[in-house]
Amino acid sequence: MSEVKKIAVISGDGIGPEVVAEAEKVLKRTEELFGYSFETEHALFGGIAIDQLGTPLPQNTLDICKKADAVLLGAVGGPKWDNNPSDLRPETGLLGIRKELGLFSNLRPAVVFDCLKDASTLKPEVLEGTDLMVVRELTGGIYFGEKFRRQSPNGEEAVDTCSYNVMEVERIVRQAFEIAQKRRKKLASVDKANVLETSRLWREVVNRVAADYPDVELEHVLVDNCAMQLLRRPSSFDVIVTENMFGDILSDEAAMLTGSIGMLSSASMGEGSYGLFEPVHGSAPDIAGQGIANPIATILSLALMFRLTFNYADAADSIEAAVSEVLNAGHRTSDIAVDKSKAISTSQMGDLILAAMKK
Ligand SMILES: NC(=O)C1=CN([C@@H]2O[C@H](COP(=O)(O)OP(=O)(O)OC[C@H]3O[C@@H](n4cnc5c(N)ncnc54)[C@H](O)[C@@H]3O)[C@@H](O)[C@H]2O)C=CC1
Ligand SMILES: CC(C)CC(=O)C(=O)O
Ligand SMILES: [Mg+2]
Repeated sequence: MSEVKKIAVISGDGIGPEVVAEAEKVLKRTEELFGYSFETEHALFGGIAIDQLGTPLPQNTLDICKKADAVLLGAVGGPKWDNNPSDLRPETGLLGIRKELGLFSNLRPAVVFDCLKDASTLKPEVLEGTDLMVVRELTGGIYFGEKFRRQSPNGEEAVDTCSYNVMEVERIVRQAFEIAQKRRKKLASVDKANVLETSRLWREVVNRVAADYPDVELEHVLVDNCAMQLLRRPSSFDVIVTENMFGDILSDEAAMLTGSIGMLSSASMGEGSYGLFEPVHGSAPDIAGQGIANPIATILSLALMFRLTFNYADAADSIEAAVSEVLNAGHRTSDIAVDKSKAISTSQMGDLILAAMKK
């Protein structure tokens, strides 16, 4: 019997509990198939924690996450809580948990499954071979900068500040170079260095660090151009490294190359193997409670956990192969279905994936 691994499970709000339930079924199947042992502990976070405990990020939740080897998260937020400004302050909510757990690096792979090319609005020949990884800085930049309101001669004024220091840029850029070395050895660093001082510092650091990775081909791309090139030549990208807000936006854009944001997994990492694994999407209040959300992003996030935290490549391979097999067989949740009348439910998709898993 292998060592018991502890996983903190945070279902969250909206479709969070629906998609996490499917990932937990896959976790159980992994134990049966591979003999690995997991101990899960559930914790409250987000809107549900505000309702039950009066705060989005209770200390007990943080303690459970810190005691665990990894965290599996669904999604948090929704219209009921989104106007509560304290939820979006860096010390609370999603930003707070990332900072508290030291997760400065958010890896967001976007892989186009051949059989899903029909679910994208782009032409199949443009999508051909698309397999990219957005490496997004996660605990700095404008989301974490000082924010305030003040009076101006033209009425109330709102201020968000963006700052980055060399250490924050260097650690994420080094990770991105190292990831590129293990992939197709191409790195696109995305910034807005023609305008922003933080981007000028970013570019200086990237150019200096690049000398340590001569085998990686580096290009600098301005973020507005990158948004366009992602749709024009997606397959030419391998690894994209960028700051927090640009990465947030570009990875949602990359989701549409894959057909749906319901397909995009992510890993939030620090220096070691500890990580928080969650789908890129949010709580999708528009479809919550209907049992129609796509659970693949969350299930693939679990596969990322197996690969990056536990080094269980066999289990990760098995999940990824099962997802391919199920999609190749034509099964679709409604977000990726061309014929919506044939779409299957969240739990049917989960059941098909675990049935397709092989040792
Ligand atoms: N990591 C997290 O927990 C995140 C939370 N949020 C929060 O989620 C709430 C909703 O945000 P939105 O801007 O609507 O973004 P969203 O990602 O929740 O939804 C955007 C669109 O994608 C669809 N969608 C998302 N996930 C899907 C899935 N698995 N299957 C099928 N369709 C899916 C939704 O139905 C919606 O039409 C907000 O409160 C926001 O703050 C947003 C992004 C990340
Ligand atoms: C609070 C936001 C930064 C969440 C989000 O959109 C994300 O991390 O993708
Ligand atoms: Mg986002």
